[in-house]
Amino acid sequence: MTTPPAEALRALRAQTPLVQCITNFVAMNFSANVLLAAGAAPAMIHCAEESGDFAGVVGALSINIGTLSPPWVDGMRAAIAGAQAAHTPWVLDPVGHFATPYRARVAQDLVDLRPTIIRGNASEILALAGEASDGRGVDASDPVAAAEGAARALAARTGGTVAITGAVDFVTDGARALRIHGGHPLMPRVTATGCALSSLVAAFAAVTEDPFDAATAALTLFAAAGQRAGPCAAGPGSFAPAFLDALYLARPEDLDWIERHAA
Ligand SMILES: Nc1ncnc2c1ncn2[C@@H]1O[C@H](COP(=O)(O)OP(=O)(O)O)[C@@H](O)[C@H]1O
Ligand SMILES: Cc1ncsc1CCOP(=O)(O)O
Ligand SMILES: [Mg+2]
Repeated sequence: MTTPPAEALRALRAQTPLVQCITNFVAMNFSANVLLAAGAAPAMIHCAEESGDFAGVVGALSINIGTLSPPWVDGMRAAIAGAQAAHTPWVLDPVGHFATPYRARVAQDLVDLRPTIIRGNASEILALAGEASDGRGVDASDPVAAAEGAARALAARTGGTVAITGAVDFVTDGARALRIHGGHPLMPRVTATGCALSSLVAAFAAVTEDPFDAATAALTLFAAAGQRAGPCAAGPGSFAPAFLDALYLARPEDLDWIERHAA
């Protein structure tokens, strides 16, 4: 690892990277708040008339297919072209892509554009690699361990980094792989937590050389913040603000205490 998570968080806070998020209607507000709390600058700019131009000036781009429609796909494609022309990293969150044939097709087309990083839950990563999954909607129905081979296969196919999240997260770039512990069981009980994480992965990709380090840093910060916020919350309603506070209060050295193991 060239940039440890603590150093990546220092860089994020020092540089406040501008992150373009083309995300779903559910996740927009929470994702923007997560980026602001962590120390990045979000901008939700999605229409095809401007998304490509904006992608040329941001630090990173986050693409999320949660609430798809054809005009939004046009905006995504324009933004990805703009990012690629500027050598800007981009992240794909393939939210519930297996739910319908349209969504699955769009997800596979976006994978073919070789995202710098893909971040999804275990059901999404299994299905994206063409393996059987128990997924129905946007939440995971499979354990992370069952999807590790799928993540490695996707990393080989795209040449990028792939992260699977769940009780224990997994990240690989095909050559290296890590498991990251921490977090809290209330995290999947707040909608758009994973979507917001994907945008935070993009924020870290803007300030680190290596996409594997960027994904690791974002997952580690979420693990630390979830672990801190969980005991302060009575349930999902009070967890969400406590989690934003924990992202804001996280010190770089706190990330050194999150358990990570080579896989
Ligand atoms: N049971 C759990 N225990 C601890 N952390 C979890 C658990 N489930 C999910 N998380 C964390 O919640 C965040 C969102 O992951 P996940 O729920 O898998 O995404 P999605 O919302 O896309 O399904 C990640 O940081 C992940 O580590
Ligand atoms: C509920 C829902 N429906 C379409 S997108 C979305 C949000 C999914 O968020 P996450 O993938 O972070 O759970
Ligand atoms: Mg998700």
